[in-house]
Amino acid sequence: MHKILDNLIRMIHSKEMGSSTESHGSTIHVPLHTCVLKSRNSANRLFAIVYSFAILSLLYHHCIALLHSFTIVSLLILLADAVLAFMWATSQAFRMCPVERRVFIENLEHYAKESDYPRLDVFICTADPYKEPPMCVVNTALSVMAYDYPTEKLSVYVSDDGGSKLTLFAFMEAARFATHWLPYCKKNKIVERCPDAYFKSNNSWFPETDRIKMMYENMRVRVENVVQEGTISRDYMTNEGESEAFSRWTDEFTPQNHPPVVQVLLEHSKDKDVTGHTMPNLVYVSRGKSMNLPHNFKAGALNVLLRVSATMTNAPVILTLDTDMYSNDPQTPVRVLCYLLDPGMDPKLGYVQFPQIFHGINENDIYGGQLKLEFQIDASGMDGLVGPTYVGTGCFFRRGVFFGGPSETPELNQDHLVNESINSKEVLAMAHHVADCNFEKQTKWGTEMGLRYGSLVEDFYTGYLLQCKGWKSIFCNPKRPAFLGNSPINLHSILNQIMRWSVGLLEVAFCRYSPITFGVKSINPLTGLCYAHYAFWSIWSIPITIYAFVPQLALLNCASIFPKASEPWFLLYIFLFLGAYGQECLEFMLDGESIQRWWNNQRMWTIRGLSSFIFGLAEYWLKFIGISTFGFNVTSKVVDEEQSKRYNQGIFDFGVPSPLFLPITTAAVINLVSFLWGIVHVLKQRDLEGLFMQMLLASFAIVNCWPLYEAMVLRTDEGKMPVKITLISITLAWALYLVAPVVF
Ligand SMILES: O=c1ccn([C@@H]2O[C@H](COP(=O)(O)OP(=O)(O)O[C@H]3O[C@H](CO)[C@@H](O)[C@H](O)[C@H]3O)[C@@H](O)[C@H]2O)c(=O)[nH]1
Ligand SMILES: [Mn+2]
Repeated sequence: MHKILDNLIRMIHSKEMGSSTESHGSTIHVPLHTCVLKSRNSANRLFAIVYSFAILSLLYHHCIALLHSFTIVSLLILLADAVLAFMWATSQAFRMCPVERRVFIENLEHYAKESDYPRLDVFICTADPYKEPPMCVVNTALSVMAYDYPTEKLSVYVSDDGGSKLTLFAFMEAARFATHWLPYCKKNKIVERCPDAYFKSNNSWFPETDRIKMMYENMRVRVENVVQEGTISRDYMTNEGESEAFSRWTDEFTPQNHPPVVQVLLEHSKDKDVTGHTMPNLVYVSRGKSMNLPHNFKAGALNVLLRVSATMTNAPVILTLDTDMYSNDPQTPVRVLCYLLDPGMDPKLGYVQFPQIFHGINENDIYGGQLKLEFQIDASGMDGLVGPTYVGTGCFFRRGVFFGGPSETPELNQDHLVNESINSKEVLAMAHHVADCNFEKQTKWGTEMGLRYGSLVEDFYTGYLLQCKGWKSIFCNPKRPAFLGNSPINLHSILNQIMRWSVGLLEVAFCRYSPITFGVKSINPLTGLCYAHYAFWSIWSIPITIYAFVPQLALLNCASIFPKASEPWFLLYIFLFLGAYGQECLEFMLDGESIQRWWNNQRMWTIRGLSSFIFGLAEYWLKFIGISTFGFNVTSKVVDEEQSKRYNQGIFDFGVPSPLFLPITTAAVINLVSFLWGIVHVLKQRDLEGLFMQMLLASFAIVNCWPLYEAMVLRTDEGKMPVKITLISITLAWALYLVAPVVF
């Protein structure tokens, strides 16, 4: 087994990529980067062998039992365990050869001079000035404009899907503030270049700090006032050019229906900062939209930026960012160059992905918002194969990956050189043309070019299809996070977000290129399994739901459905349970997380299984048969003071009467009642053996549900469980109790 795997992995690496560069170039002996296998590989593989035997024997046991006496319950348990086995098997692909990389920025000078650095186009998406406050995206833009990178090679493009002049106004203000902020950061070698984060942390103070802070505050107040008023009064406009720009927002202009707006706010060849140095380009883009044409959400927005930037700067390297993902390290692009400029690098390297890391996560991460397993542990597992998938933000691409063959529009060709000013009439006309909503009609955009359409998780889908085409990627996870973003701080937002992901992932699971059929062949079997694991992410809900209800309802009916505590099969169950939980716990601890964080993460896994995943599955099928038109519901980045207070105290926030909460609360009720009933039964009958496992399961669920009981009965604050939900769930639990005897 060990050998087969090694061979497989060697095959995957037939073209050695990303190892140390020492062997390349005869004179240079300093590495740009190294890549080593994590030491846990062998243990993982050994454990996988033992565990798979255990799973096989359990499935065998189930089949025998089923042949013996066919009941709905044994069928359900078999189904649950089969799904668990599938998810376990696919998850092993991440554990076969996780790697760790290091980058040596200090060695880059041996390979390239600053003048050799490639140009870099940064894309930032925003979609709604009320859910994503303009100051948030302004901060993100300022943090990347201040990168330690030659300014004449840097351009920042902002996509405003909200089509809002408020956002444009915020960026006009930002362009002015940037002429002070950039020299300030560079002169004082500031590391924290997102102004908001900088002023919030107690950083070192310089003579001009107070003045800069004052300017920042002035800008913030102006922008927030304008957003609150919803319009820009004349007093806020500083020159004719600005009022002319706003004049494009005519009465017919709505966020869903309007012509494209491309506005150059800073141009490096003209604009200087206050110390006389050049500024990077800053361009505002609001793509044209029409009610009658699909806009394909974020994928559509990024494709417009790909084209607009092609007509203006056409940089060979592209960084995509979300509104809230600000740069936390000015050296990041140079770090990426250590891979891109390595002469020995595989020419098929398509992108370098940084993990999504979030600021403001509470101490014990009650909502598992860090997504440690998904964004970090599993990503380093894929990195050992052909590389991680794209996660939508914090990713540096080679422009070439998005432009399949040569384009019919000459301005969109990769080697098209832009010599004219980006503010010239011709360039602007072309930029507006490619940002129009009709441009993509009858083109290969979204199918063979650009970000791919057809899934609500355009990032996962695009990364997957790029890898199917043979592109490889690298996972770069430096000690100091390269980017930091917002994570929702109430349960409802988190569950909604994960539900949207579930729908999008199912769209990948059942598309023509399903990872389970196409991916395993065209990339490699292990990577195919990794993609399948996430594509089918929401089927976790099947075993979780079955295990949350069936054994407990059986308990209430005195039906024993698991082996007795004295039977050997019982030990098998215990081994399977402890093995899976133990391995994940160990992984968390080895990655420097606390045991509480792991605990909360596993709780969120059940909560997701009983809410987002169930509803995601349902939503996907409704969408599939054409009943629902579930779209990209943007996650709000507005922070409510009270909510934030509760979050920091580690208190769960339910608040809204959402159906998403119903399965969880119903399960909480059923588990509590069945456990209490079980205790009574055991005391009366003195027979624990047969029901022991069911009691164990119920008690485990109760411990997990503790915050729910508090929210349902003990709390009085705004974040408690709405009474309506509690009442409905009690009724549902009662109904389940009444119908259960039919089955047992
Ligand atoms: O029609 C749309 C919808 C969204 N966005 C932007 O997409 C980004 C992500 O939206 P958000 O609401 O924050 O969604 P999340 O679920 O937090 O995003 C995760 O999941 C998305 C879908 O997989 C990825 O695109 C993101 O990069 C990833 O962070 C934001 O910058 C939005 O402004 C648009 O530009 N246009
Ligand atoms: Mn987000």
